[in-house]
Amino acid sequence: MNAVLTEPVVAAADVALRLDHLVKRYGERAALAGLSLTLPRGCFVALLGPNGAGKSTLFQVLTGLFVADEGDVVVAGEDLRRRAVAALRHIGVVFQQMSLDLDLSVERNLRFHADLHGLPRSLATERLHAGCQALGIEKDLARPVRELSGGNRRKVELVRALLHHPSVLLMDEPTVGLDPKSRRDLLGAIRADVAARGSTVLWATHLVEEAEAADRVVVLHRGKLLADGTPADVTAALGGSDLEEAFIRATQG
Ligand SMILES: Nc1ncnc2c1ncn2[C@@H]1O[C@H](COP(=O)(O)OP(=O)(O)OP(=O)(O)O)[C@@H](O)[C@H]1O
Repeated sequence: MNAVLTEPVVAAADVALRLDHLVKRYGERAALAGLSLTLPRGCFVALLGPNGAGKSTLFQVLTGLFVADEGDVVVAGEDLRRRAVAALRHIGVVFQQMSLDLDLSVERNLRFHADLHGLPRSLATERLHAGCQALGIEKDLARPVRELSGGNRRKVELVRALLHHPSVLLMDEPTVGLDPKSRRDLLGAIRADVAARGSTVLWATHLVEEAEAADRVVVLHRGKLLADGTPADVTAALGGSDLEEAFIRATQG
């Protein structure tokens, strides 16, 4: 089946992320099998895929942890293969596994990241306070991360991912284990960033209800693009009464 819809033409300056025939193999197995995708600026995109579809592998390539075997990635005009440092500056990420230092305070965790990105101290102070305030965790700035709930740790990770104002924000199943209020807070903060800065969010999930809230849904299956469009477009292209049925039919059949 090939339900990929015709992609709209996007002017180069308006492209946040472009993947061109990306291949990543583990031995004989291709976790990414020739993936091409263009995402414009200011877009909330759900990357929907079943277990093993290649979502985490894609994020590992996009964050420079792995180098793709074939193909190209361009982030905000910078080629990841040829200008890795410049390209990675435009990426923010919240990984599936928590990656904060539990023994350091929230503020120290955030400042460490700001220093890595060379943010002036006053600008870092301004952004980390504004970010924590927007997510209701400013009162926790001096506490060790270990004392925070899972939901608040996630919020700290989001503030950290946005500190350097990335063009592309990668979220790898960020709501796993969160209660509905924390999930809503996280989604609200990300939506606000897309609206305020024109960032582009690639939100990996296998929860169809999260994908339904996105501007655009990209369905990944066995390392390939299966469908791409609005939730309604993807449902129609894959065939089914709703997105969940269409997704299950296309990927588990
Ligand atoms: N380090 C590795 N060595 C060998 N195979 C791997 C490795 N990491 C992933 N794979 C394989 O690559 C494919 C894609 O895996 P990946 O973790 O990227 O999928 P995913 O969509 O993130 O899955 P999930 O939703 O379960 O997290 C799977 O077949 C997986 O078994």
